[in-house]
Amino acid sequence: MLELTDVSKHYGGIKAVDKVSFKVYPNEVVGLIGPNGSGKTTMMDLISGHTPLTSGHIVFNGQDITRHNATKIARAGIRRTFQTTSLFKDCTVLENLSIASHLEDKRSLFNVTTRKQSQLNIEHKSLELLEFVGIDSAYADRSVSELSTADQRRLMVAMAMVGDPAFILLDEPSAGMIVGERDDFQHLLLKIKNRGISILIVEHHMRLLSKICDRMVVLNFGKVIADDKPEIVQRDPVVVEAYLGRGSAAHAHG
Ligand SMILES: Nc1ncnc2c1ncn2[C@@H]1O[C@H](COP(=O)(O)OP(=O)(O)OP(=O)(O)O)[C@@H](O)[C@H]1O
Repeated sequence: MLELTDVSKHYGGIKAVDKVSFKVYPNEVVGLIGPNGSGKTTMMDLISGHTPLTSGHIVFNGQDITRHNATKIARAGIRRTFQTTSLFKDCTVLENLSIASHLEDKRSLFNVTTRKQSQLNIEHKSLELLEFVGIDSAYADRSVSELSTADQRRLMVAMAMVGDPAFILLDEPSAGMIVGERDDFQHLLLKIKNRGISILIVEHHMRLLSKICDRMVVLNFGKVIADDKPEIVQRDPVVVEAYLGRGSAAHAHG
């Protein structure tokens, strides 16, 4: 489904991502892990088209998307979450979803005859999405700033799901959640997988990852040092050494 071949990103002399190759198969959940500064965020930016590659190739569903910009990649069916700071905090929950929907379907913004119908459809779909991600519909017309951190994270996921993507990239989606919230969130991620959506997730919480991932790809200094099932990766001496060597154990955030 997604195939990366020798993908590199250099910033001057820094090889943030260095000849990375891996695949994500349909309906797979893959964790992208590694110590701080190992290239995870850069990798997400490259796949989603927010940063151009220095070299290499990315193919999605048979289509070469290497030189596509972020909008074109989103249209091809790859969406991502950002940090919660990218939410419009003074707007309502529904308004945030509506903005994401209008960006998805620009015709609904500019074509007056379809705008009204589109708005109704968007509202209907947005309410469905809210229910799917587990945000109480009572919050639909409340300001985003009234949501808990966990619900803001769920809203980010809902926004990434607008337009029924085939693939979503999640960047530290459980950051700021407490243990019980993280367990509930884990169920949401499995529900997304059960919808047939593939997921590439950057996340520090190993316990969450090992419960939801089919596979983990480990980066260190921009290179892939392991690509295997979670239970194998977590016992891999090269992986353990990479984390310990940078002073943050792989199990530190369990
Ligand atoms: N815009 C940039 N300009 C210069 N160097 C950059 C830039 N973006 C990232 N880097 C460097 O590339 C390397 C990889 O950074 P990146 O943020 O992708 O790592 P990460 O694994 O996501 O780290 P963290 O876990 O701390 O978020 C780091 O050495 C970083 O300093």
